[in-house]
Amino acid sequence: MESHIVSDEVLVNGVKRSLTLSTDGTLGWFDRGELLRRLFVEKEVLGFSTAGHLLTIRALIKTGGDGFVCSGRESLVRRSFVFESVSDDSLRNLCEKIEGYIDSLGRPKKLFLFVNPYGGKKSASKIFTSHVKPILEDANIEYTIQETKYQLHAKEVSRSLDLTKYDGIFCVSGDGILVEAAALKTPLGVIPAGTGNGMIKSLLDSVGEPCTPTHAVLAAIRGHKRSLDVATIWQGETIFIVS
Ligand SMILES: Nc1ncnc2c1ncn2[C@@H]1O[C@H](COP(=O)(O)OP(=O)(O)OP(=O)(O)O)[C@@H](O)[C@H]1O
Repeated sequence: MESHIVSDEVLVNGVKRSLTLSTDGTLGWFDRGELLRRLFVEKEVLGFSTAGHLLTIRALIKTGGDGFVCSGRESLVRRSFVFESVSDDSLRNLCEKIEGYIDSLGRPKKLFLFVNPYGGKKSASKIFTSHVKPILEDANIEYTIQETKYQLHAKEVSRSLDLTKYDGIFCVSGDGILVEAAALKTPLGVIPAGTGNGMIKSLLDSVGEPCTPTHAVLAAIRGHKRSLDVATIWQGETIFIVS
C-alpha cells in the first residue's frame, strides 16, 4: 500500500473530502476512502496558489483535440482544482508538502526566453502570449524575455548572458535560434514557432507526443534533460546545420 506524504481533510464545493499526496507522486481526493480523482504531479501538475483558505492546484490535463497545432493534435488543457482547507495549519502543511514534492522534481525556476517574432508564420509572440506565458505563470516560473531584433541577435545575447542567473533557456522559435544558443552549457527548451521546427518535432516524436507549443512547454518545464550534438558546417556560401 502507498504511504502518504500528507493527507488532510478539505472541502470541495463545500463537501468534506480527504486530499492525499502519496509517495508515488499522486495527488488524490477521496470520499470516505473512495477515490474521486487523482492527478499525477510529475506529469500533470504545474503548481499551486493560495488565497485565504483556498488552495488552487493548477494542472495540464490531456483531452481531445483543439487549439493550435504545428502537427498532430493539441490535447492538453489548463485546469484548476480548488480545495478549501479547514484551518491555517492544515493549509500551511498541505502547501509545504506539495511544494516540497514539486521542488524535488528538479524543475527550472528561472528561465531566459528568446522569442523570434520573424520565424515561421511570424506567430511566435502570439504563441508566447497564448501558450507559453500562462503555463509559466501556473508553474510559478520566473522569466526574462528577449525578442530577437535581427539575424544572429540570439547568438550575441547568449554570449553575454550571466548563465548563473538561469536554470535554462527557452527558444520560442524554429531551429535557427536554437542553433544560435546551442553552444551554451545550459539546458535549452524549444517551443515550436518556426517553419520546419525539425528538432522539437523529433524530440517530442521520440516520446510519442504531438508537436504543439503546449506539449513542448510542458516537456521543457518537467526538466527532463537530454544531450544532443548540434554542429554547423560552412561550405563556401552554404551553411549546413547538423543535429
Ligand atoms: N528580428 C529578426 N529579423 C530578421 N531575422 C531574424 C530576427 N530575429 C531572428 N532572426 C533570424 O531568423 C532566423 C530563423 O529563425 P527561426 O529558426 O526561429 O525560424 P525559421 O527559420 O522559420 O524556422 P526553422 O529553422 O524551424 O525552419 C534565425 O537565423 C535568426 O537569426
